[in-house]
Amino acid sequence: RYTGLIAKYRDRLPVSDDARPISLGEGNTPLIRLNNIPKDLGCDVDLYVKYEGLNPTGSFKDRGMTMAVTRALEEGSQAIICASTGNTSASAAAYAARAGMKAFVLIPDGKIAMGKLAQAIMHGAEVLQIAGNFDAGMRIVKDMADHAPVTIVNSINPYRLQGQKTAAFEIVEELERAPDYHCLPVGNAGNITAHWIGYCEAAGRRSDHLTDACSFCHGQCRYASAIVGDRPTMVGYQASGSAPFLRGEMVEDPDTVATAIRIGHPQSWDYAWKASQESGGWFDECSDEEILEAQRWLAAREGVFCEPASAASVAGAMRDIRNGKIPEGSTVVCTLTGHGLKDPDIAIQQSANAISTIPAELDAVRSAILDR
Ligand SMILES: Cc1ncc(COP(=O)(O)O)c(/C=C/C(=O)C(=O)O)c1O
Repeated sequence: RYTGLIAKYRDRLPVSDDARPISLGEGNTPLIRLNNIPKDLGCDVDLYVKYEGLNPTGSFKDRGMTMAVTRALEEGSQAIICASTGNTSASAAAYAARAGMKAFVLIPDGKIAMGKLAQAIMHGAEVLQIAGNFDAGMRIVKDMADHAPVTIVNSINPYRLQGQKTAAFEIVEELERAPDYHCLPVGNAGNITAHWIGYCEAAGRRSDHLTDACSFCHGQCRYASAIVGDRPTMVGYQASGSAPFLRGEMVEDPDTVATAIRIGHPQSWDYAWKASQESGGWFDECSDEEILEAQRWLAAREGVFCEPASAASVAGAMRDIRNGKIPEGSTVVCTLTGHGLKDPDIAIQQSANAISTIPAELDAVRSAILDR
């Protein structure tokens, strides 16, 4: 029986043998091979999506939260805190509830998807809506740690990265090789960093520059004997209105419909650049329109519903496959970081004309169907 990531990868995670894992059965998410979109593109690529929306709270954050909360509990912490664009707060609230701990979450006023807010509220977190954006919240949270007995569970907490690296383990186990390209949406840049750490470990190699990421765990990271010898090219996509990696500097007023990645001051800036450089990768940007089009396409052509930020990975990959930057014959994995149900408002706004209001009569339905 699958009982979560710490149980499965205990020997490859910095967690003590007697730690009681706080788990909701996170991880072990589907790696879905796309059939129709490559045909629509007219390109011969093996294109997969890692559907992280099927984690317990509907995003990849659960991978990191099981580690961060398990460690916080083990260290005697009674409360956790995070700034969040939504998914971190949802996950922190759930895992804190599971652990019997308090969760304080700082969210940007008016810029959080309803599903995520519902989760934080229902799991009993103290929801602090700040008159500012994620970056403002992040600054406050980093100061708070010196003024209150709370553990920060944002991805500056290295145990978050250690938990999130397991997605790379699952991918190489399933493909029996590393993909040629791994594409992700990038906000705070913890996830692209974590994937690179995971791929390095799966290849039996310590990342040349990322060792300090692991030294956070006092070098306790266990390096697996090489499962695969290769590592992917890491490609990060940002929303154009919130793309510090493309601007080469922090962005003061990030804005995008993909509110999950509406982040102008990525906390893992240095690590993400190292992962990109070490892997021979790149960053690129996608417009909100490209992001929403990819979100619709994934749902309508492949049956996979992800939230807007997640679709940036496929929007960017499709463009780079079309323009040949990702060559024919490549094996490509795109991480879909969150479930589409997180942000129902944007989904419904997109497809207002998909709804016909008709009389509750057989004839009306029959003609509606025959008209199609
Ligand atoms: C759906 C979704 N897709 C991509 C990202 C970007 O990952 P990182 O580059 O590791 O930050 C996030 C991040 C969200 C938060 O940072 C938060 O919840 O506070 C996300 O929720």
